Amino acid sequence: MTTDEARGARPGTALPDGQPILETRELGVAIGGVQILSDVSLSVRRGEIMAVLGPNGAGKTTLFNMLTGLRRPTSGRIHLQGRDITDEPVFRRARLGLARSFQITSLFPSLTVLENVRLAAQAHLGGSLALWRRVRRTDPALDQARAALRTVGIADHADGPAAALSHGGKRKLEVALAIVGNPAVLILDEPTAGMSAEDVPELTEVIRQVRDTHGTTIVLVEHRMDVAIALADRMAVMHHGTLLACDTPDNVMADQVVQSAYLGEAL
Ligand SMILES: Nc1ncnc2c1ncn2[C@@H]1O[C@H](COP(=O)(O)OP(=O)(O)OP(=O)(O)O)[C@@H](O)[C@H]1O
Repeated sequence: MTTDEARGARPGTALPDGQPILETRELGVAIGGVQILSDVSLSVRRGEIMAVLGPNGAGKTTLFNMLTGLRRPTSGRIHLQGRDITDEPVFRRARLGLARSFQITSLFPSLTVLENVRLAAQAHLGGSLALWRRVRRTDPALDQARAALRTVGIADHADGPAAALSHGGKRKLEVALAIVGNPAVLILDEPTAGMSAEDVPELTEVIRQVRDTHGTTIVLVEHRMDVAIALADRMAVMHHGTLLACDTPDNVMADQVVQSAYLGEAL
C-alpha cells in the first residue's frame, strides 16, 4: 500500500476546492485500427458534478471505461489527484479514491440490502468478506453501510432482500455500494437508465445529496439532456469521439457548435 492509499478513505484531500481532481490529457483509443476517441482533454474540478453527454456512438462509454480502468487508452494520460493512473488497474484506482457505479447484476439478490452494502464496505476496509463472522460491538463496515443507505434514502429497506427493491430502489442501492468507501470521485454510467420518468427526479436528488453531504466529485455519463441539465455544474459534450464543448449547462445549450452537432442526431 502506498502513502496515498495509507492516508485513509479519501486520499489526496490536500487539493483545494475548484482544482482539477480528475484530468484526461489528449486521451485517445484506437480499436482494430479505427480511432474511437481522439484528443480528449477533460478537467474535472474537485466537488463538481460533471455530466458527459453526446449522441449515440459519441464515445461516452469508451471514455467511462478508460476512466475506470476497464480499457487502456492507446494515447494520452489520465491523472487522479495529480497522480498518473493511466496504467493503474481498476482495484488500485479504487484504492486511490475513484469509484464507479456497480451493475444491478453484481448484487446478491437473496441477501438483505444492508448485507449487500456491508460486504462492499468490508471489501473497502480490507477485512474478511465472511457474513457469518461474530458480530462485534463496533463494526465499522456495518456503520458505513448504514450511513450509505441513509444517504441514498433506502435505510427503511435495510433488512429486506435486495431482490425485493423496486427498479428505482436498486439504482439507489447501486449508488450506496459505490459510495460506501467514501470515494473522492464517483463515476456513474447512465444512472437513470431504464427508470420511469417519475422515478428520475428522486434519483437525481440522491446524486446531488451525495455531493452535497460528502463533497464527492461526481462524473456521470448520461445521454438524457434533462438529467444532465438538472444535475450538472458543467457538461462535457462528446461527438464522434472528440470533446466538443465543456461548460455550464447554459453556455453549452447556447453553443452553436453543440447545437449543430445535435441537429440531425437522435438524442
Ligand atoms: N470494442 C469495440 N470495437 C469496435 N468499435 C467499438 C468498440 N466499442 C465501441 N466501438 C465504437 O466506438 C464508438 C463509440 O462507442 P461508445 O459505446 O463509446 O459510444 P456511446 O457514446 O457510449 O454510445 P451510446 O450512447 O449508444 O451508448 C461507436 O462508433 C462504437 O461503435
